[in-house]
Amino acid sequence: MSMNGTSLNESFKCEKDNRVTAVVFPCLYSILFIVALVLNSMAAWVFFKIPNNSTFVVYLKNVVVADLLMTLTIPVKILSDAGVGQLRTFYCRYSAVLFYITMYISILLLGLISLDRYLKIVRPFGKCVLQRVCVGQLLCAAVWVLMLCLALPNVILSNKEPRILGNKLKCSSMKSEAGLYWHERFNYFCQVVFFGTLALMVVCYTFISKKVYESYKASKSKSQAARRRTKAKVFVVVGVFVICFAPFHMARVPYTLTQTRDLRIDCHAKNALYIAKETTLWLSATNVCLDPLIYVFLCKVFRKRLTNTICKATLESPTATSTQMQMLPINHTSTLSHNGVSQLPSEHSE
Ligand SMILES: Nc1ncnc2c1ncn2[C@@H]1O[C@H](COP(=O)(O)OP(=O)(O)O)[C@@H](O)[C@H]1O
Repeated sequence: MSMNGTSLNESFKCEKDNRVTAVVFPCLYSILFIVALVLNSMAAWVFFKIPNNSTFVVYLKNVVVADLLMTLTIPVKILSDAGVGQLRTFYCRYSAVLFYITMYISILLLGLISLDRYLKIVRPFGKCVLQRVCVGQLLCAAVWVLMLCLALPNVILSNKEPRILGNKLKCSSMKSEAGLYWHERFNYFCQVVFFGTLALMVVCYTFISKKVYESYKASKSKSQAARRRTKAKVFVVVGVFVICFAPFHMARVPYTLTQTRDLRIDCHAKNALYIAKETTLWLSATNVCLDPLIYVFLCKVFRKRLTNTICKATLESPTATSTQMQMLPINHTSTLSHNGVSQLPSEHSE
């Protein structure tokens, strides 16, 4: 049952418990913001120097852009959670929507990355249409346009006079009946996006790890360490995905129902769901710091560029002593020989 006037009032009597969210989350998000800004600015700087010569690079560049945008929404969340000024209205209407959009764009791109890695192993010479750079760019554009268009009603339909309850505004209180309807349905759609992408990843990485295992058996490699390292790399994407996003998607549906329906549950339970949603949302946001791990672990071009940039910066530094300069080529060679190991198809680096 959707909310009518009486049940809305009943629901609004239950004030949000902000003791945790107003103190703990601004601190947690502040740490996240600083780390994410540093890592993603560095990633963007390195990626700008890499040409779009594969779909993998195109997808990773789009992940960096989505992560940087999400990072920029974090200060608004921090200030809004801490109860600063009128920011809560701006947060509910624009900033939170952008935060969620970029999160689901990252999710879809991580799915496309898995599919791309799978195709790289099945068709190493890029004969499939999905492996063309222009198709990758089109797919990315489609992901951005789809998410932006579908989330637009969340902005437009948050058009009611905001009602402050206790010391915090509930974003759902700004929504009209149609706004609540769209908010709930769009959240179901996002659940499908998440679980669909997870299923795609499990299929792709099961196949990839099978291939990796077979290729090691065929080459009769004795190196247990290399095998373990490769397996670990293969599962970085799935690991990051599940740890960051799964808890939020468990908590989101019950919480959304407390926003849009007149559930007969007590205020204490509603507050518990709110805390669960906020905690797991923070965990999802940590993805902006973990994505750079994917670039370093899986993208050979990125790793090379990063090493070159660091080496160049060290060489150009006025404090670099002649001893350091003599040592650099040796370190650099060792990095390159490490990358040489990455030539194995099993490590599916590009
Ligand atoms: N998956 C989503 N995609 C886009 N916008 C969303 C999504 N989920 C929620 N929103 C929007 O973000 C804003 C904040 O939502 P929510 O986090 O549920 O509110 P609250 O902070 O009061 O718990 C709302 O305008 C809502 O419609």
